[in-house]
Amino acid sequence: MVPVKRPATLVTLFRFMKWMIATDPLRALLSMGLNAVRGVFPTVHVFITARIFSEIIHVYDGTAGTSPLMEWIAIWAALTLLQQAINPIEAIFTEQLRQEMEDRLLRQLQGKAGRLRLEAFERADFHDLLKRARKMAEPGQFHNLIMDFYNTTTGFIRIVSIAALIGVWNVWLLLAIIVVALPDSVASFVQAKSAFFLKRKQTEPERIMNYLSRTVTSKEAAKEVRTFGSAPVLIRWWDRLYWQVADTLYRQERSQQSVRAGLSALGAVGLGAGVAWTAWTVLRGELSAAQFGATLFALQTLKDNVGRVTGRFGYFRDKLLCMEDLFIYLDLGPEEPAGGEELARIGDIRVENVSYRYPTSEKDSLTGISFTLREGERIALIGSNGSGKTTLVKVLLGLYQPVAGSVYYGGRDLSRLDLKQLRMRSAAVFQDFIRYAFTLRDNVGFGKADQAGDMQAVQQASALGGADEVAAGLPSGFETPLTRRFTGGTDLSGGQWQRVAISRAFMRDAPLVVLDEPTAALDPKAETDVFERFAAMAGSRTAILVSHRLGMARLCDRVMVLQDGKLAELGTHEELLAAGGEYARMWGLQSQWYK
Ligand SMILES: Nc1ncnc2c1ncn2[C@@H]1O[C@H](COP(=O)(O)OP(=O)(O)OP(=O)(O)O)[C@@H](O)[C@H]1O
Repeated sequence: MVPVKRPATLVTLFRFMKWMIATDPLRALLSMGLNAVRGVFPTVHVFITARIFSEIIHVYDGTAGTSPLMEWIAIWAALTLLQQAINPIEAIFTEQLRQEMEDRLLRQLQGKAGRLRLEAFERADFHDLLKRARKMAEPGQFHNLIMDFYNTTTGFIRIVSIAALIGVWNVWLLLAIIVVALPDSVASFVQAKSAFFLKRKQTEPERIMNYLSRTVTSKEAAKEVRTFGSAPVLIRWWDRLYWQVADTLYRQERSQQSVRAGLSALGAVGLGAGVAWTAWTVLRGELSAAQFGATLFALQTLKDNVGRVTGRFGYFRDKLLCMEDLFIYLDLGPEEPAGGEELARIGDIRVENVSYRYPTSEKDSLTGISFTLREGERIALIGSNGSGKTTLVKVLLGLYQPVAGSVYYGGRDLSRLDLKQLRMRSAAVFQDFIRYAFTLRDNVGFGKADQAGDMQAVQQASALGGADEVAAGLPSGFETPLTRRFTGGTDLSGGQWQRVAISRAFMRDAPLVVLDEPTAALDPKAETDVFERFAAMAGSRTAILVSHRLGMARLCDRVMVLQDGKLAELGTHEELLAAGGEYARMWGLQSQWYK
């Protein structure tokens, strides 16, 4: 899914510039234009300096008056003033542009994650790409990218214009400089690319290292890590990976620096030879003393700029390749379709011969499942661990696309429906629901984002889901942050969190409700409460309840039993007990504990 072939760096550079201009055309063009002007300033300075030298010599040997000299000095002063004036203006435009671009980029990055099909998140190469793409979102990265872009392009303009000036004075000298400077520049270009790809290969080990480090330091893992004494082992693994990555990068740095040192020395020797040769042309009377002085000045400026630009270009190229990852990420598909057929009501849910296989799996997790869930019906989904209950629920909600078969809502194919409308008409509590590090009010309110701040709606949902009792025990009630990471915050027990998650689902008056193991962490009283609320749901609501507690299944209109990804049984509690199949066996097993 993540493309193996990457675009050429030049393509990315043009895309980056196009993207920059699209963000804010006026500021982008002004900022680029002012930077280009800054690029030619040193060459104009060298040229004027040469003219000043020349006029001084004319005044000295009496072949001209002082007026031309004074004119060139005035031009030099005006140019210096202009340069000083442009710098702050350019800096202001560039900073505004940077902020707009950063904001746009982060919005695109996050928006994309929300649009991609969920299957993308199942793949390791996707997570590698995402980690690299998110690098651009780290503080300072984007600022550095723009600075490196301008430093490289301005430096490049500087080099080309000074080289052109030297070429006008002495074309052989220019050719000699190109021959000497080229290997170093090409080496830097090639090395930056190979350094990037080597670093890129370290993405997965780095993700493992981050995971290990988080496990050792996170609050969630602390108790288990201590109880089992696993910290030393995890730290040892982390350390081994750290040195594996560090050693690879060190060896590459060492070999690249040796090559560069050799090429730089060659460049210095070449420059020395160029100077000696220029001096020789002066002695032969082919070049004036003023031009010699100016050529030396131009040579030094050129050398400084080549060194600076090759260094900067290395950084810029590195960032540009990160930007390339970001563009690859933004181009990724498939996305969930926007729009589609309208879904005015949920209707009967018909599942026809549905199979599903996870992208990285060798085997189907669901095979040939067919059934119809009538509108307003409550169905219990039962089955042993790994039998496919959660997968089926995700396929029904359009989160995963079946590899075969179809799901119909009120006779309409789910694959053609407007998923936004389905989401508006459904509510789900998953086993691994999100525990937002925000207030209790937000944690419940996020069940209906546009009403998250509506306290009355939050209180109503909390009364239904049981979060009202949680609020009563908190220091600032609904305004208490549910995390110890922030001041005044607190944490909840597993059962209390579950009430919060259930209340969140109650925020929407959804005609389709999915509860995936909603009571696993609840105490018997709370569990009974949820059962009763579930049972009392309006008859028009379709409900799917995934549970290992068969007592709960009794409250449902029908029970569906999954076995190894296949539909094994479907019927009422009584029918399935009478059939004496898997459900009857499980019921017998569970009820014996209560005898
Ligand atoms: N992300 C995944 N990638 C590959 N295989 C998966 C993934 N998630 C689940 N599976 C596999 O799909 C099958 C069904 O898993 P699923 O989570 O739907 O079972 P379940 O009935 O909900 O289990 P449980 O009762 O333990 O929650 C299992 O064999 C599981 O290993």
